[in-house]
Amino acid sequence: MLPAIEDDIKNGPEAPKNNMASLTSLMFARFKAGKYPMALLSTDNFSQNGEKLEKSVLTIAQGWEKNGLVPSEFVDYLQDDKKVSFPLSMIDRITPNPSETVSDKLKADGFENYQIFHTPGHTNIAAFTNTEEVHYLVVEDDFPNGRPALDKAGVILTNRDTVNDADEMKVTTCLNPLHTALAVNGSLLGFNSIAKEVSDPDMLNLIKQIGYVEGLPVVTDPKVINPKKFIDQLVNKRLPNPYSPDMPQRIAADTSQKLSVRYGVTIQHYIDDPKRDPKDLHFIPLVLATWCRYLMAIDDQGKPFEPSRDPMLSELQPKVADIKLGEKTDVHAHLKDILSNKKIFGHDLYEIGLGDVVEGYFASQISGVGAVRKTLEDTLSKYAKQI
Ligand SMILES: NC(=O)c1ccc[n+]([C@@H]2O[C@H](COP(=O)([O-])OP(=O)(O)OC[C@H]3O[C@@H](n4cnc5c(N)ncnc54)[C@H](O)[C@@H]3O)[C@@H](O)[C@H]2O)c1
Ligand SMILES: O=P(O)(O)OC[C@@H](O)[C@@H](O)[C@H](O)[C@H](O)CO
Repeated sequence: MLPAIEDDIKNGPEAPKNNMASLTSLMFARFKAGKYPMALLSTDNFSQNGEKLEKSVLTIAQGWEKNGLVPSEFVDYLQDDKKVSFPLSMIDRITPNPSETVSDKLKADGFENYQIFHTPGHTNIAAFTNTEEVHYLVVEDDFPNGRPALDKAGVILTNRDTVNDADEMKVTTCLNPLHTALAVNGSLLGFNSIAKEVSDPDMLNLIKQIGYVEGLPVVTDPKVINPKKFIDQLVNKRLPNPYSPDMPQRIAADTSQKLSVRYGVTIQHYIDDPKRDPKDLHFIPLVLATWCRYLMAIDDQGKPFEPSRDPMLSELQPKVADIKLGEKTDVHAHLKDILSNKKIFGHDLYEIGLGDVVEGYFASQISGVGAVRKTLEDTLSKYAKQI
């Protein structure tokens, strides 16, 4: 548990400092006012987001109860699904960090409050948001206190399993894996715009292979959104949008925390299906190798770059720090601890026959300047299917 959370649990509902304790404290006020019903709807971008929110709120409340700071009835209230619900949701709208370009345009048009504030935690905050036209919000219809007519505003209200399928479709197959492929490749190949990156035929082909060829055949159709049409719209309209100021560097943040979700679930489907084998995959292992290459923080031209924030950088970067482009290297010795880490990939990649494949791509990518691009071209010409 983070020390900040331990402090919040020790200090009780009167003096919360962090988000989860603040939310739990507000719920305590609602409990004291009359045990009124409430839905706490998470719109975080990860699977089973409602469950994670519920666990977080309960961890704080149970900690307070243990310390004698709230009555046990408060914990009962939070666990009574007729009173308090934590619906699941799938949320989709590419929303880059507030961009200087947009800020400048707003200023030129005479808007006030066009400024962007940069926090010490490297978050950019502004009074405006730059986002895209397309958006999906799929929400579990479980609101103990009723709800506004969200469906009239385009929200898809449905049952828990359907939200889960829609979420898996988007986060583990049809959008976020393509995003991460663009993030690590783009950072190495010198792109700072997603729209420009997908105008590169190799990059576009790579994400199409991951989406249509490797992911789509194993996705569960949530029915409320058609997965193939969803990818069509993403690759033909959303990613190439020249007005979206999205950057590979934004998406590359916390990649170590995302790989097991964005690729591990698809890999698991290849393990579970007797007609498939993880070794049928070529482009997902290539992206995993590219991420290892990214950890070196040397771009494909041999120049250093600053990787995006990631809680595992300080642990992982030393493992590849002494590799020099073009020099003979024992790749297995460098990568074995990373590729066998189930927390990162959801699997020990050696156990499922992908460790050697990733090592092979990585060896090719460190063979010299320009080798990331060359490995991508070679892999596409060897394995890419016509789409
Ligand atoms: N940006 C998008 O395109 C997009 C789309 C759909 C969903 N989402 C989801 O929306 C949420 C916010 O995304 P964003 O793009 O605004 O990210 P961001 O990085 O701009 O903001 C994240 C915020 O969370 C705070 N934070 C991080 N760790 C925290 C912790 N342990 N406790 C409290 N606060 C913490 C950070 O300080 C920051 O203010 C995420 O869950 C993301 O997955 C984003
Ligand atoms: O928000 P993250 O950091 O989990 O992931 C970065 C992007 O892939 C993500 O924000 C997408 O833009 C979003 O999932 C689109 O709906």
